Formats: sequence, C-alpha cells, structure tokens
Amino acid sequence: MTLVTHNLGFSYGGKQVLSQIEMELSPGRMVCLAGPNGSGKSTLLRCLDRILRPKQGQVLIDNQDIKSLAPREQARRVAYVPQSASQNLHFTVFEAVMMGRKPFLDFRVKEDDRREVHRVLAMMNLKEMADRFYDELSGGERQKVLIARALAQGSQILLLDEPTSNLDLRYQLEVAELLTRLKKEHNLILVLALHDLNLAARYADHVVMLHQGGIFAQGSAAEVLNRENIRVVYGVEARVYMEEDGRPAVKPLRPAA
Ligand SMILES: Nc1ncnc2c1ncn2[C@@H]1O[C@H](COP(=O)(O)OP(=O)(O)OP(=O)(O)O)[C@@H](O)[C@H]1O
Repeated sequence: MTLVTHNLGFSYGGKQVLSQIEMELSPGRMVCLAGPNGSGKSTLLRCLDRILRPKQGQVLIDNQDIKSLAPREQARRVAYVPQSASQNLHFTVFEAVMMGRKPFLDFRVKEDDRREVHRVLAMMNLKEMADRFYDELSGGERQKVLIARALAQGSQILLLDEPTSNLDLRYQLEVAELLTRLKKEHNLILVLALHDLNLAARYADHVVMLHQGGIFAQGSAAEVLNRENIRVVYGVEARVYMEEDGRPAVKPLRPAA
C-alpha cells in the first residue's frame, strides 16, 4: 500500500490554503505533519480522506485515484480520527467503536465484528469503559475512543488529527508506543498532525513541515526539525540537540526577533 499526493491544492471558497503538496508515503511509517496554527495540517488530512474534495492535484492509493473508489472501498483503506467528535453522541463506548466496523457490516453486526471491537477495546485499555456513554466521558477518554473506532475499521492508512492533544503525559506516550507497534505489526501508514515537536522528533519516521499552505521541508526528524527551520516556520528561537539515538530534541527558547 502506498499513499501519494501529486500537486495537491485546496481552497476554501476563493482562499487557497494548500498548494503543490507532493508526498510519497510507504507502509510501516509514521509520518508527522508539523507546522504552526493555520498552516494546513487538518485540511491536508481531510483531503487525504476526501472529507474535503480538492480541485487541484491527486491523492493516489496504490496508484489509484481515491476519487474512483466507492465510499466503502475507501473506508476499508483509510480511517480518519478527528480532533474531536460531536459531544452529543449518546452511544456507549462499545457502540461508538462498533461504528468503525461500518464498512464491513452487511445490514447486521456479526460475531466477527463483536470480537474485533472487544479486541480493540482490550488493546486500548478501554474494556472497563465499554458500557459508559461517550457523551459522559472526559476529553481524553473520548479521544481514546475515537482512536479505537479507527482501529476497529482495520484500514491500512490511519489519519490522526492531533491524537494526543487531550491526553495526559502517560497516555500520550502509551498512544505513541501503541501506534508505533501497530505500524510495525500491520505495516500501516500513519499520518499524524502534531503540535508537539518532541513527540514528532521521537516517533516520526518522516516529518512534513507545512508553512503557509506549502511543504517547507520534509525528511527525517533530524533533517527537518532544526533551528533554522523552526525559526522561519514558527518564528521561534530554539535549541535543538541530538539524543543518543540520533533523534533531535527541541527546546523552545523565545519568540524570534
Ligand atoms: N471551513 C473553513 N472555511 C474557511 N477557511 C478555513 C476553514 N477551515 C480552515 N480554514 C482556514 O484554512 C487554513 C488552514 O487551516 P487548518 O485547520 O488546516 O490548519 P492547521 O494547520 O490544522 O491549524 P491548527 O494547528 O490551528 O489546527 C487556516 O487559514 C484556516 O483559517
């Protein structure tokens, strides 16, 4: 499975927010989209899932334009985890995660689907919450449920918009480790929008840094997350040093003059 964009561009009305996005993403990789507020990370993820329909360029899965995929076929290949879902979902956690099985349901829930939902709930440590209502959970608990729903979908491409933003420190690391493990075991392509540069530095196989709607730099964390790029793109002076494993760590110092 490969995910490629060619000359992708997107406008909201007359306002161009993404242009000339060229990416070639291969399996078993975690790709982090970095960039300041408004640089187009969420818009790009939504274009990759065709929630938004770009008029310019193409998104190709295994060389096939996603425009030509039926919704069900697309959902079997790509799952999207939004930053948050409507808080008014009055479903149990079990039911919310079962929604991820939609591309597989033929008018009724089968034993396989139930088994899969139980497996994902156990993997995400959500079993004890299975009967609680989604709209009665904390922000972080809801975020875990949304990730679980995407995992239940079983797609090889997972798009996650700020998946750790509502999570406490321990759970941020647990989710990052879990995604890393899943990526390896199931050869997934993971694309994450992330604000936390240190999380990106530590876990990303590939970093795409967006700036003003275009790709400013892409490559390994060490290639992309350097002082100069951070100064230009974020307007921040930072100290960047290499950890023993060759990955960078970023210490923001002050707004650049
Ligand atoms: N529905 C919309 N209509 C018009 N403009 C929009 C809409 N959604 C986003 N934008 C604009 O598109 C640009 C990119 O927004 P986007 O949400 O993709 O950025 P982002 O990098 O994900 O930002 P953040 O880090 O703040 O989540 C911004 O200028 C934003 O104001």
